[in-house]
Order: sequence, then C-alpha cells, then structure tokens
Amino acid sequence: MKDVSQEPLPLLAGRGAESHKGDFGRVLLIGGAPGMAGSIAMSALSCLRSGAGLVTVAAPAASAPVVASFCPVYMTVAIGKAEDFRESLEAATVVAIGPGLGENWDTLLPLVLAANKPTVIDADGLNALARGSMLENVHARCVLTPHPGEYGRLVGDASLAAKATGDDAERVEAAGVLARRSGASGAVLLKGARTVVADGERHAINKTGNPGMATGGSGDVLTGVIAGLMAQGLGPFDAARLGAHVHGVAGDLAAARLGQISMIATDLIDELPHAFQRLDPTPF
Ligand SMILES: NC(=O)C1=CN([C@@H]2O[C@H](COP(=O)(O)OP(=O)(O)OC[C@H]3O[C@@H](n4cnc5c(N)ncnc54)[C@H](OP(=O)(O)O)[C@@H]3O)[C@@H](O)[C@H]2O)[C@@H](O)CC1
Ligand SMILES: Nc1ncnc2c1ncn2[C@@H]1O[C@H](COP(=O)(O)OP(=O)(O)O)[C@@H](O)[C@H]1O
Ligand SMILES: [Mg+2]
Repeated sequence: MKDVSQEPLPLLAGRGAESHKGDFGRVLLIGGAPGMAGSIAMSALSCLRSGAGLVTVAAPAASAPVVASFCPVYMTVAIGKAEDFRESLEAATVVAIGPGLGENWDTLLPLVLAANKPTVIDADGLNALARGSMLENVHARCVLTPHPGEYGRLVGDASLAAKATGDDAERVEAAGVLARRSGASGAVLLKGARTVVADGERHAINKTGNPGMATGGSGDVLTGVIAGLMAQGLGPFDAARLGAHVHGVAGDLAAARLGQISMIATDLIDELPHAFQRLDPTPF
C-alpha cells in the first residue's frame, strides 16, 4: 500500500454564492437506542458542524423524542415506523449507522447496504456486520470506523486483532487487510492514537489528536464529521482522512482550552468550527 500521509489533505470545494442546502447533502444517521440517545445526537450535531445541508436522525421510537430534544436543527424519525424509515433512507444522499444503536436493530444494516449510498458504519453497525458475517456485502462507498475492539470482532482472528494495537506498520497492515476483505475498496479507519486510514491500495496515518480524546463519545463525533464530509462530495478515503485530521485538531484545541483531563466529547463538537477554519487553505 502506498503511504499518502505526506500528500496534501483533500479539500472541500468553496460554496458558490447561489448554493442551497440541497447542494450539501441530506444525511440520515441511524442509532441512539434508549440509554444511548446522546451518542447519535453528538454524531448529528457534528455532522451539521461539518457542513452537511440537512441532517435527520433515525432512532427507536422510545428514544427519538429524547434525541430531538438535544437540538432543534436536525430532524428525527422513528426507526420502527417502517414506511417513514424507508422514505428517509430513500431521500438520504449519505447514511451513517451505528452509534448507540444497540443489538436489537441488526436487520437495518442489510437495508442500508442495499441502498448503495455513501455510508459510514461505526459502533453497533460494525457489531451487526460481524454478527451477520456480512463483510462481503460492504460496498465501495462505505467507510468502516472500528476501534481495536470492534476491529477484533470484525476479523475474528486473534493475531490480526493484536496488530490493531501494534506499531504503525502493524496497524497499517491490519487496516489494509480489513479494507481488502470488505467490499474490496471503500475505506477503513482504524481508531486510536495515530489513526490509520486505508483503502487497500493506499494508506495515511493521522498525526492530530491527543489522549484527552480517550473519552466516551469522541468516536460518535468522528462518525458525524465523516458523514458530513461525504455529504459535501468527498469520497470514502478522502472523507475519512480529512475527517480524522479535523477531528484531531478539534481535540487539540479542546485540550489547549480545557486540558486533557477535563475535555469531553461535546467539547470536540464546540471546537469543530475552529478546526475547519484552520484548514490550509481555508475552504471559504
Ligand atoms: N453517550 C453515549 O450514548 C455513548 C454511547 N456509546 C455507544 O456505546 C456502545 C458501545 O460502544 P463501546 O465502544 O463503548 O463498547 P465496545 O465496542 O464494547 O468497546 C469496548 C471494547 O473495545 C476495546 N477498545 C476500545 N478502544 C480501544 C483502543 N483504542 N485500544 C484497544 N482496545 C480498545 C475495549 O478494550 P478494553 O476496555 O478491554 O481495554 C473493549 O474491549 C456503542 O453503541 C457506542 O456508540 C459510546 O460511543 C460512548 C458514548
Ligand atoms: N490516545 C489517543 N490519541 C488520539 N486520539 C484518540 C486517543 N484515544 C482515542 N482517540 C480517538 O477518539 C475516538 C474514540 O472513538 P471510540 O472508541 O469509537 O469512542 P466512542 O465510541 O466512545 O465514541 C477515536 O477517533 C480515536 O482515534
Ligand atoms: Mg465508538
């Protein structure tokens, strides 16, 4: 695999004066079961702060109102209302599935994969993939975002799983293996310090971020960022790479402001605007 870490980061196109929200994508984020409503709310807010035009959260009926109460900007739909969910899935230009979804909605992943849209699969979406042995159904427009625990469940091979927490070379190898096993392309983002992004032919190692990001919900934020970037036209590898970079910069800004001990995931969302403004060149 070619190392593209030193190549310039992908860019977001500037916004034309005549542009409207439809130009920046309609994202459907699926997750937030009772007890974990906050996870998908953080993804949705992060997606909006990353520039997505319209964001809808699909959550179980019992938690959808809770998700809605966190923020007036995104819409919500109940997963269990099959017709409403199907309409939301059809209308979406990008889908993200997994944060806080729990174990009761594994039937949604095949529907999402069959829709063949740019898709981020995280958390319980990855666990559903592992439980259903559906890796070969992953398509080239998907980004998988496992932490090493999720990675181990996906590959089901202890020696390969151990490489996910190894040195850079081992982590690159681990990410590349999963990228090749899952739909041949797309992108795999293997989380942790020095996050690796790979698509089987190339890889990049992210240098931003800090251990203050080792706090619940940091990954839910990343899911929303990557979905938001895909909604603005970036492909899976570019969205994962730029997403990891911006997410890490937001983490570094939060650490500078609050310290690694006290920073929490919502602080990353607060810093996303500043992280995007620091991109060189700034997109707008
Ligand atoms: N506010 C909310 O609603 C929140 C809701 N959330 C939701 O909770 C659900 C469960 O997700 P989860 O990631 O907490 O549990 P799980 O997949 O069992 O992972 C733990 C396992 O993985 C391992 N592991 C992890 N990272 C590793 C690393 N870098 N390096 C090495 N190992 C690592 C870890 O290892 P260990 O702790 O044993 O060292 C353990 O084995 C999910 O839906 C998520 O979206 C959360 O997002 C939080 C905020
Ligand atoms: N020590 C670290 N250095 C840099 N980034 C980290 C570190 N620890 C965690 N992160 C980042 O924080 C995020 C954690 O994601 P994840 O494990 O999915 O958390 P959660 O599911 O609680 O949201 C990942 O993007 C990971 O790369
Ligand atoms: Mg996670």
